[in-house]
Amino acid sequence: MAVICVDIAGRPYEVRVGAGLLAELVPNCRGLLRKRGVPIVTDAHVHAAWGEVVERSLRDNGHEPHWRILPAGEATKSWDELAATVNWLLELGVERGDSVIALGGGVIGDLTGFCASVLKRGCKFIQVPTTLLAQVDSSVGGKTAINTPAGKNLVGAFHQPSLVLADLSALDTLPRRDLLAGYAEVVKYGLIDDADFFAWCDANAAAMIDGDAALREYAVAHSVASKARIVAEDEFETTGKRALLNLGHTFGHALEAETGFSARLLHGEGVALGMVLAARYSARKGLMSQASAEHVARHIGEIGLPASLSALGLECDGRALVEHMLHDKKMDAGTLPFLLMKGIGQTYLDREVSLDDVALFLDGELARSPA
Ligand SMILES: NC(=O)c1ccc[n+]([C@@H]2O[C@H](COP(=O)([O-])OP(=O)(O)OC[C@H]3O[C@@H](n4cnc5c(N)ncnc54)[C@H](O)[C@@H]3O)[C@@H](O)[C@H]2O)c1
Ligand SMILES: O=C(O)C(=O)C[C@@H](O)[C@H](O)[C@H](O)COP(=O)(O)O
Ligand SMILES: [Zn+2]
Repeated sequence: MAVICVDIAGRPYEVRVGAGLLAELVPNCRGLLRKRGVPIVTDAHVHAAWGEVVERSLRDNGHEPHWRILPAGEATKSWDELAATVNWLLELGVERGDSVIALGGGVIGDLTGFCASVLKRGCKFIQVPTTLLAQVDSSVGGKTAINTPAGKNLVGAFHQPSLVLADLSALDTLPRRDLLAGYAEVVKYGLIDDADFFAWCDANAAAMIDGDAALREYAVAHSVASKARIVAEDEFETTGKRALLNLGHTFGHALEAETGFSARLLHGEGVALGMVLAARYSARKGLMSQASAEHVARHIGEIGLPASLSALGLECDGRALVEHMLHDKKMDAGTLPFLLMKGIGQTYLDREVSLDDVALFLDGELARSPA
């Protein structure tokens, strides 16, 4: 098992990465479950696959699980589910010192974490991520949120978990499409500031996706360590450092909005395509070589993620996508800083990007024939 410490000032917590952690949930929670009743928020798919294993660990250790089983999918990150779940926690009598367990992917983690942040002005929560995406990204760092009609993650809070338990066995039941979507956030760490890790991804991603256990453990632990390092430096995204984790997201969130936050485009798929667009836009501006940008596009496409905007079949123009971007949380006094690349592993925040130029670039990408 790998243990990574997220060193947030004064409130450090552990991320444990290994196989079999769900079956040993209670011993791994190390005293955080202080009452007999334990609230667990999950979704229907995860409950079907792992509910029994978790229930057994709780009952064998003298606990009674209180399940809240939500519909799977992005639509669950909503005002309605937030209100209903907070009311449910209040009815259960959850106190500030109690821990709520978030068992699932990023949707469950983001919603449950947000509930925990507002319940009695903040109670504890434990992230038990069951998707690759949640294990390498969303369970770590304390961003929690719901979506609103205006856009993605527009209402939320920074609220760190007390513990993260990433059971690699959970990935065995994850559909391939969701594994691939999670991989986008893995390779993101290479593109941000770690060219050696991008080279590792080039060499090993296919075998990792196909199930090689050692490669999966390395990919998850390395990604968590990268995220922990960045978050420890800039917990609240104020210095520009944490914003690097948003590589591909300004494009990606706009595409998610344009496709109605539906299963047509998963978050990780939007990020993958967003990173290709960020690379190509960087090349268009002469920041990065065309060859490096196409290397990024090839890597994303060959693994099975979307690498072409025209292939999405959108019926909008570049301007419409830019309109979505105006809701981006990085907007600052009317300008939108963009994550661009000077090369693979050399991402930086560019404050001089013209949205008119981005719209023109997107028009070109919408018309480009898929490779
Ligand atoms: N807070 C953050 O820092 C952060 C970071 C990245 C992404 N996110 C958010 O995370 C969300 C995406 O997360 P996701 O990709 O995990 O999606 P998800 O939570 O929707 O899970 C994907 C699918 O896999 C199913 N599933 C989960 N675990 C399973 C398992 N072990 N076996 C079988 N099925 C399983 C789910 O039911 C769902 O159908 C988005 O809302 C995104 O905005 C947040
Ligand atoms: O943890 C972060 O910081 C990230 O940006 C990680 C992203 O992968 C994640 O999708 C995050 O929720 C996006 O943040 P947002 O602030 O753009 O909503
Ligand atoms: Zn993301």
